[in-house]
Amino acid sequence: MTEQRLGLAPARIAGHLRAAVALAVRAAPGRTAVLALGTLLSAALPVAAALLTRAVVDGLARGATGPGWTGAVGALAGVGVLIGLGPAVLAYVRADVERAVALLAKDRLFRAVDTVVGVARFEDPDYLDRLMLADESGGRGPGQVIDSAFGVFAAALTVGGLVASLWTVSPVVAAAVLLSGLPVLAAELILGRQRAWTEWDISPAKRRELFYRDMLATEQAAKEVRLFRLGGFLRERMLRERRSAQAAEHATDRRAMLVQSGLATAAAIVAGAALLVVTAQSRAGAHSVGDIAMFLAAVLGVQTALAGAAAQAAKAIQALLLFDSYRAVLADPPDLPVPAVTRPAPPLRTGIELRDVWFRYGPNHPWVLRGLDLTIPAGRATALVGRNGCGKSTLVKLLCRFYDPTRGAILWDGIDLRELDPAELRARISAVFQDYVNYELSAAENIGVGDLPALDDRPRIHAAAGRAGMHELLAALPHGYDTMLGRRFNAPDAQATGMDTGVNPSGGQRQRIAIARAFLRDARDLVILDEPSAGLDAAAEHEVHARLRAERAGLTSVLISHRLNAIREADDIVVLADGAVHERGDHETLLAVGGEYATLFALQASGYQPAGA
Ligand SMILES: Nc1ncnc2c1ncn2[C@@H]1O[C@H](COP(=O)(O)OP(=O)(O)OP(=O)(O)O)[C@@H](O)[C@H]1O
Repeated sequence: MTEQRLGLAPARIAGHLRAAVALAVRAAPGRTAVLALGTLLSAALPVAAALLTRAVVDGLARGATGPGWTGAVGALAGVGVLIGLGPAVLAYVRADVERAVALLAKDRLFRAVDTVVGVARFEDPDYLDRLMLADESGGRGPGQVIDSAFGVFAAALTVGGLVASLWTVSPVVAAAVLLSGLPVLAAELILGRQRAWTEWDISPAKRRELFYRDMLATEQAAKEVRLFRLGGFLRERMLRERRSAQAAEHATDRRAMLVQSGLATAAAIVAGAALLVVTAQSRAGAHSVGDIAMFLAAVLGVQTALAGAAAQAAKAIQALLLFDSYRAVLADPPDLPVPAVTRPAPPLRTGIELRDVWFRYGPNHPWVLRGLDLTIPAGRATALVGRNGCGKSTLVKLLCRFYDPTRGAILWDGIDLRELDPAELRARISAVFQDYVNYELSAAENIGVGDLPALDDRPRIHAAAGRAGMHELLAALPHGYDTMLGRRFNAPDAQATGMDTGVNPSGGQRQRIAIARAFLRDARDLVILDEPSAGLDAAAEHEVHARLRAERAGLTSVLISHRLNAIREADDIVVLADGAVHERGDHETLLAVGGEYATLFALQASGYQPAGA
């Protein structure tokens, strides 16, 4: 990844911690409090166990049998029960908090993604990598951050308590045991950071792996993959990405294993030496048997707690660094500038003017539009014509403000699009894009998403389908308009009915459904049809075009088609070439000029003549 790696400045970590705690408190206040209290309680238990062990063993040595001693035994047994129960109960609460946090985090993440105004961000690999990490870490990150932070705090309490108990036996030994644990802590912190970096570094490989996986296992690619025998090729590419990700993970794990085993050995040597010192001292009568018993419990406890703290700290660092991508996506600056106070997008009265528009998809991309001047008059049909790649669809994307012109301006009744609220602007537009979407939803929903308030308005949906010539066909499906369009998922009642009710519409039928979706958005000011007839048969094309003409009457429309016959009745035909308007006029005028349009039209018309005519 080209972007800077995640940072570890203390202020940033503190900020992430605050954000994670706030998220958990928001998502599950009661359960977070239970988790915090439970964690603290579980931290105190090993200390209590060590102290009670000393009391019980010393009592035994003294031959005590009174209520005090019996109480200590009972308390020790109780602590034992709590130590046994604690992990399972805490794990249950923790998982519950994590689920609640993951849900809220996902909601916030995709709300943030929804605020992206244009589409360029979805073509930026760095953003997509960050989004993938954010989605992954948003699911488990905040919960882990909280959990690990609590864990570190609890382990620190345990260590503090046990070291204090050890201190009463031998201050030197207590200090030695504590010091032997500190390198483990430092090493785990570094390892945690390295793990986070590894995840960061391998995210492009993971995304590519997902792409190959999709190619191998989705219906869209299945035909070509089989015909071209691409299975082995794609599988190898997928595994190559997996191997490279695994190699990075393996290197990190190996480093962790070496560091951890070295440090664990050192800690064990220190504990052994301490044991020698204390047993030697006790032979000299310096310590009671209870001291020795507590010492053993405390040394074990300190080492376990330190190892636990170290592991938790490593997890916390890793989770915090991944949480960084989550917060980065949430804090991303706007991709396209939108003023704090936007101007209302009025109904289109005069038209849209593209004034000296220059556009390229990025600084390293070639210019697509080069000083384009064009007026799209209100209430008229304007057709865009031109060779592949001349910028027709690009112009449409600029009209919807999916991108801003690199230079120049687009004016909606004289108002720069950049001054309008993008949502309001888009509410005034209806469109069938060249790469329209096939939703894996029911037939009714496939049309209804064109105008969400009408999602359940069956009469309107039926009418829109009828205008696109699809009503009879959709009504006759196994579950009518509730039939799933697509066979990737079973219908919700598939198991009960034993019927796989999803259907796969043909290409042309899908295109008509996209047209119906656009028809549902009637009463819009601007209708854009980018290649609306590409997949239609001749009869369907004629029918849809007749309807489109009727639909377009009085509306402002922009129509793109390579079938010049389909757009010959447009009020204005604009031929684009070299990023600018090359010719403009109605069909008759352009034929009379004898330029590019006339040439293309003659070429297409000749294809319909009988041979030799
Ligand atoms: N998202 C994008 N990122 C980078 N370049 C792009 C992008 N979309 C289109 N282009 C490039 O911009 C140029 C114009 O593409 P555009 O889709 O606007 O052409 P078009 O006139 O609609 O072509 P066609 O007739 O083939 O549909 C092409 O060179 C294309 O490669």
